[in-house]
Amino acid sequence: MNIVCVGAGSMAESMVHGWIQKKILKPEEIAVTNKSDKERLEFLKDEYGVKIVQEEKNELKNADFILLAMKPKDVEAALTSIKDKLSGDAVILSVVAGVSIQTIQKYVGNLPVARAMPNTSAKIGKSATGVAWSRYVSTNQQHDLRNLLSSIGGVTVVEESQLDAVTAVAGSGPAYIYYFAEAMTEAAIQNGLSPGDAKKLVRQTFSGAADMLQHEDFAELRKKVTSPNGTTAAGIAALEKNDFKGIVSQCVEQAAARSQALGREFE
Ligand SMILES: NC(=O)C1=CN([C@@H]2O[C@H](COP(=O)(O)OP(=O)(O)OC[C@H]3O[C@@H](n4cnc5c(N)ncnc54)[C@H](O)[C@@H]3O)[C@@H](O)[C@H]2O)C=CC1
Ligand SMILES: O=C(O)[C@@H]1CCC=N1
Repeated sequence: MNIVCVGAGSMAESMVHGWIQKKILKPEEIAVTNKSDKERLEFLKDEYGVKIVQEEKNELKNADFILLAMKPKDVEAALTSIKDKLSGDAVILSVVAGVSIQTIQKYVGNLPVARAMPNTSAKIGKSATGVAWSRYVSTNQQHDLRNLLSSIGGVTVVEESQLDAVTAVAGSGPAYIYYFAEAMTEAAIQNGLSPGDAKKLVRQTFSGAADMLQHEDFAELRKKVTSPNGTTAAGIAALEKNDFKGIVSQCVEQAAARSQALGREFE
């Protein structure tokens, strides 16, 4: 299987790392290209043994999959520059936030297109990835797509219309968790812990809780920590008084709305 990564930033690197580490692809089956940063491509070649797409872009002709991994504003230029080199059998796998299958097909015609929304935990094989595909994607190609994506974490197949919600929850989600960790660390320091101890305790608390979440119901886990009239109840009461769930709901709603707006902006 041959893959060309068009866009060679952090998301493309996370995926390349997963594919090679899990032996889904050999380094020589992967080629990378970007807008103009040659040094970045040389780095990826040295680090992972992947190929660099050459001037004539012949690598595109033999590609089974084309990973699109650039910012939404760059999709039009990127697709316009490669469309004449694509074979009719290649699947375009886009991880670009917001930009629809229909918009991608506007530039490349009726090629099979899949849209995935991974997150940066792909780097350690723990992405939560949502994926949707067009009707031109064959059953075999769907199978290959699941394989490619499961090498970087868990995969959930959704309708394309649900990808804005997937983006708001899973694509952006790690940043909310990091923000919460920052806030807990600052609060720990304000309550008398040293910065080093605060960070160590927060890291381990998040890590342990994330592991526990894999095995039990979320609300049940919370209830087990919360003694009647105890410390956790006092802490949660402060969250409830400040409408924590309402804040999280707004956060996800705004992120999903932004994903939709990006789609409209670049359609
Ligand atoms: N970073 C994240 O957490 C996630 C990002 N995404 C999506 O992945 C996409 C890429 O994000 P990052 O890797 O973080 O961005 P990045 O800024 O690290 O990389 C973007 C890459 O696109 C290349 N590029 C720009 N214009 C190009 C063109 N005309 N032709 C070829 N390559 C071109 C750049 O040279 C660069 O290599 C974005 O659309 C983003 O919405 C999706 C899920 C999570
Ligand atoms: O913030 C963004 O637009 C991208 C999409 C999901 C995560 N990062």
